[in-house]
Amino acid sequence: MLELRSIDKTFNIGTANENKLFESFDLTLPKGQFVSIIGSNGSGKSTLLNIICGSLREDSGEILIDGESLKKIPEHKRYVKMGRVFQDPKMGTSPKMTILENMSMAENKNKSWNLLPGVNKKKREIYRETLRGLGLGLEDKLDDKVGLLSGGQRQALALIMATLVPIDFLILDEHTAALDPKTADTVMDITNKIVREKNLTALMVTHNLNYSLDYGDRLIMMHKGEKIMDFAGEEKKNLKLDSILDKFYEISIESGNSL
Ligand SMILES: Nc1ncnc2c1ncn2[C@@H]1O[C@H](COP(=O)(O)OP(=O)(O)OP(=O)(O)O)[C@@H](O)[C@H]1O
Repeated sequence: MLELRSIDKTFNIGTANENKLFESFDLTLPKGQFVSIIGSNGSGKSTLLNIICGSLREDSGEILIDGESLKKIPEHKRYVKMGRVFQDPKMGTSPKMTILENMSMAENKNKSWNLLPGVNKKKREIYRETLRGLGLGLEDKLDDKVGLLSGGQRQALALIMATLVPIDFLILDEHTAALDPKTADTVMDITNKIVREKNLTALMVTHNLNYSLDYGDRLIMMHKGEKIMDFAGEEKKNLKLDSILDKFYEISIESGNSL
């Protein structure tokens, strides 16, 4: 279980640009829950993910995993249990290395470089099988440089790489936003399959309202650092686009964005 208790975060404290984003922000994610987060621009979605991963520090409050505080755990150590996929497909993979080398690197992310094992034939077959499951033909490109892949292929590989070691949490930061609609749908299906098969606790920030409805078991809408909608279980299942669209439209206008 992941818990955020009473998180405060203010940017640019003491300046003319002071921006109090989170005040006593609470969030509890039970194990295996797949949560979609939508919201207005600047509502704090990315900041929330950054605080959980440790790339940004909260001013006060506590983050706990299974009751243990992450206060003293730096970002790189949090990634032992967490995988993260970013909006830019280039972020999660290394373009000059082959698919095989990228996967091997991902699988050994918690080991030091001088202890890395070579990729033997058996491992190659395991990687090939894992890639076959994506249905993108990547299993025949193991020795191709990742820089040659399309954005969608690269994002699917980033997902595989983020979940190659046994993690508990998957953090998805608008990971389909840079893809064309058809490829985004494919990557979403792959995401769902991985989250469910591995029983991951997943937090997905998305600007795609349909994805927030079609996938996951909880939907949170954020505005100005607060959860203004939070539906789970049957309530979430029965949600219709119309019932979130009006609210989304209202907060988007309030934040100065058009839809
Ligand atoms: N490192 C930072 N320094 C100063 N202000 C920041 C920083 N990171 C975020 N902010 C501010 O915090 C607020 C929330 O930003 P955040 O990126 O979390 O919003 P978001 O909901 O992810 O927005 P979007 O949908 O546009 O990506 C914004 O006002 C932003 O300017």
